[in-house]
Amino acid sequence: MLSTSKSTHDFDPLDELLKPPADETEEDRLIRLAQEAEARRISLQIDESIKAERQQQKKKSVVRLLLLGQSESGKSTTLRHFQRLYTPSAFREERILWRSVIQLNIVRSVRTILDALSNVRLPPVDSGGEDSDDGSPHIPHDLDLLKMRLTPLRHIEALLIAKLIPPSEDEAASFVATSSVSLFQSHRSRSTERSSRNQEVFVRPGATWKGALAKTSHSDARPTSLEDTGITTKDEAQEVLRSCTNDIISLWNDKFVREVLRRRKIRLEELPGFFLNDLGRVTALDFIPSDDDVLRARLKTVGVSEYRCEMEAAAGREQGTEWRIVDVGGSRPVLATWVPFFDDVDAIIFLAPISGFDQVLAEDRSVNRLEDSVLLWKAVCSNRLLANVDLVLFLNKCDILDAKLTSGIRLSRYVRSYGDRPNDLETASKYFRSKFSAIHREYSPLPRKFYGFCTSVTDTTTTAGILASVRDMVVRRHLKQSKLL
Ligand SMILES: Nc1nc2c(ncn2[C@@H]2O[C@H](COP(=O)(O)OP(=O)(O)OP(=O)(O)O)[C@@H](O)[C@H]2O)c(=O)[nH]1
Ligand SMILES: [Mg+2]
Repeated sequence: MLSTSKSTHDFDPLDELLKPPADETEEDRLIRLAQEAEARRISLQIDESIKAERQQQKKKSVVRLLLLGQSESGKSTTLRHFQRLYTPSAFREERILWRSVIQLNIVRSVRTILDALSNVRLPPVDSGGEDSDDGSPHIPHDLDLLKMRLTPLRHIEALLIAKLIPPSEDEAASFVATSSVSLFQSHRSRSTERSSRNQEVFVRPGATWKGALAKTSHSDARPTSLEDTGITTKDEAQEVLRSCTNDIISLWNDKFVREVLRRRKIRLEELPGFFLNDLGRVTALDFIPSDDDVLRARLKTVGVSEYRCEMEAAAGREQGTEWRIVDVGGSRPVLATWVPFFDDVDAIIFLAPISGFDQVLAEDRSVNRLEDSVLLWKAVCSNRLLANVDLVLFLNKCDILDAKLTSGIRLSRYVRSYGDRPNDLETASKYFRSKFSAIHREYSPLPRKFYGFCTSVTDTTTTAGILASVRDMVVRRHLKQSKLL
């Protein structure tokens, strides 16, 4: 027998409920269809807006921060601080890679001393410098011997440069070759003859050089993480440095050398990448750089690159927020290089190394460093593209400023308007803060709040607190602009 009813499988109670009434008129049918179409439209609209909101949320969790300032102002050091605080395990893993940079910094410090000793034209000093027949002083004999024993450092220097700058960095070489000081070329072609003080090893910011080093680290059977501490390395540079340690210490502590440096106004301790007071520790074969060592190491940045970090769990409540921090090499001419990065930026940290009041730029020795920072600050404050961007000012290298003032260097000799104010850190930093704040007020196209900090970004403790304030400020403002707060 044939059944006319639906099987239980086919029965859908919802269909039953939604199906049009059996006696539906044509007019009712049209109204019903119109209502159903409208309901579908609204549902689609809701889906779309949920999707858009999700995308917006994704976009909102990216914070863009730009680091600006002249060369050696501390931009890359500040970036390393961010890495240390917010991606601590990645930072720890990479510490060993900085050992080569520290080795090169030591070699460079020795070269600075040896360069200062060459062509010494000084009256005899207590430690034994004697006039030769032609009236120019002799370098004491023991120093001459020391110099000879330190010859292997030349080989180490070349080795380290080759290690830090892989051949693929030719592009960086051509960039520098066109700039006012041809650093790279001078390494390659005239490295042994020229004064080393202006010659710096540079890298593009970001991971390229670390990648290259990590590879050589493996092939050298060197440790790449802290878990491997305590091993004896096959690191040639470290071994040579170890064997030269006592000679370098003798050179650095030599009274004649100190006198030459003093007369030449070379304050080696205040130059970037100074490790001569830590030689026993940093040349140990199982040396792994500490956080402080990484922050003190000097590696010049050329070009511009974006560093991305996602807050790790240990970093606290902003876990998952992506920070994009742009580190810009600070060699002149800089402003034109910076402008493309002004778009879409949430905040700028501008570093002005106020200890540079008595120094000139390495790349243009006719320009005073402080004056250069002030001009750059004016340009950044008055830039219309940045009218709505928060500017955070770091009056950096306060520790060096303090050391200079304490040693008797008078600020008013270099900054006339400082007048007869007390020659101490507190007064000087207040003075600079008010000057930079006045420029900010006067030159900003629209009124905005001034955030100014006196910093020593190589100091982990104080900088951590300052960066936490900056981070909170940036995130708060970012969320406010995204209307999440
Ligand atoms: N004593 C001291 N040294 C600092 C301070 N800030 C940075 N330095 C050191 O100065 C050197 C230069 O700092 P970097 O962070 O490399 O400077 P930068 O602005 O990135 O320079 P470029 O890459 O040339 O643009 C490094 O050796 C730092 O360790 C500071 O506040 N005090
Ligand atoms: Mg840098």
